[in-house]
Order: sequence, then C-alpha cells, then structure tokens
Amino acid sequence: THSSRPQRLLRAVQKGAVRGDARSVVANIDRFCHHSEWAMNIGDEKGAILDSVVSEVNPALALELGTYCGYSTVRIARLLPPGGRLITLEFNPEYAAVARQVIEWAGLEDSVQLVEGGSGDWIPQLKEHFGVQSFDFVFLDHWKERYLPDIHLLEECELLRKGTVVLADNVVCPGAPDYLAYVRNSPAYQSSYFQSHLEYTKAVDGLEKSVYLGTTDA
Ligand SMILES: O=c1[nH]cnc2c(O)c(F)c(-c3ccc(F)cc3)cc12
Ligand SMILES: [Mg+2]
Repeated sequence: THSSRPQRLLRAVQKGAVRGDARSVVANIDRFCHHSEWAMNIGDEKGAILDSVVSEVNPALALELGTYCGYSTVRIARLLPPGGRLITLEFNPEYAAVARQVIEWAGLEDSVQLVEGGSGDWIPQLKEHFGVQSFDFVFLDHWKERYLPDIHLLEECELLRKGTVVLADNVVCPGAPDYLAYVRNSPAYQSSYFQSHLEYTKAVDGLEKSVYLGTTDA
C-alpha cells in the first residue's frame, strides 16, 4: 500500500506550495524532482523555453497531449490571456487524478479542461465535444510513438490553422525521429529546434517548434 511517485509529488505540492499560487506549485515540483525523485515533467530549463513560446503565441485556445502530473499544464495555463482555455489529454487515470489536484492547488481549474483517454480516440471528438474550431497552440508531450500519427490526425480533423504553433518535448531524449523528419521536411511547417537538457539532468534534449503554414489546396 505504498504511494506512487505521482502521489508523492502531489504531497510535496500540498505541503510546500501556496494554494492558488501557480508559480509556487511549479517551484515545489522542481524542488521535489531535483532533490527527492526524478519525474518526467518538462522541468525548469525546458519549461522556460515553453514559457517563452506560450507567451509569444498568447493562445486563446491551447491543447496539451500528455498531462502527467500537470506541471506543464500549470506552466501553460498560468500564462493564458483572460478567457484563454487549455484542454489537456491524459491516458493514464492515476496520472489524471493527481494532475486534477495539482491544477486545482494552482487555482487554474477554471481555465483547464482535463480529458482522460487516448489522443487517437479523443482528437477526432474535440470539435463536437468542446465546440472548438482550431487551436492556437499545441504541446506534444505524451508518447514519442504518437507524435507523428497525432499531428496527422490534427491536420485531418482541421484542428490546426495558418500560424498554429506546435511545440514538441523530448525530440532528442527519448527522441521522435519520424516526427522530426516530417515537420522539418514538410512544406506545411516552418520548424525550428531549441536545444536544452533532459529535465533535472545534464543529458541533452530539446524542443521542436513547428508553425503550421496550411495546405496548398485551393
Ligand atoms: O514518456 C514520456 N512522455 C512525455 N515526456 C517524457 C519525458 O519528458 C521524459 F524525459 C521521458 C524519459 C523517461 C526516461 C528516460 F530515461 C528519459 C526520458 C519520457 C517521457
Ligand atoms: Mg516530456
């Protein structure tokens, strides 16, 4: 009946962070991961790059694939403009349960909608279920094998518009070579790489930022 790592991470937030203070939730998760247990949050170094891209896009509507414990969910949601919304998809129910509580501790539950389920099943339902047209910003941080099929699915479901920014974590470690080859070679994207380090370690990792240019169809 031992706790899980996500549950220990949540306890660290509830113990150390100020309720309603998103910055302190982020700081306490980073402290926990630096000093107690590594966890696969984007972390402070790559998180600063995420913050700068989100601030530049200033999305009214954002999508995150892969919530985990809600660390990047909080980083993104705290930067949304008034009325801005973030939809985040998580496959693992245990992660989702922890993430809901982390998001609530940060006081961001009103601008975040967490959906439990697989991205492959949910992406085709987002328009009718949430009444969304297209996303201004998409963050890929779920599973490297899903990056390529899911960006194709987002295109097919017309959930991207000219100028939508797609940011992908872990393009080096664990790596998503097929995804990188696609966004870097497709005329539909203007792609750029931000070198950084794997969260809480010295290993190299990076983020790929890809701006959707739309299709050449008439
Ligand atoms: O599966 C993942 N989904 C989303 N993000 C991840 C991540 O940021 C990681 F560092 C890692 C990771 C896990 C173990 C390692 F040894 C290295 C990276 C995995 C994921
Ligand atoms: Mg990641």
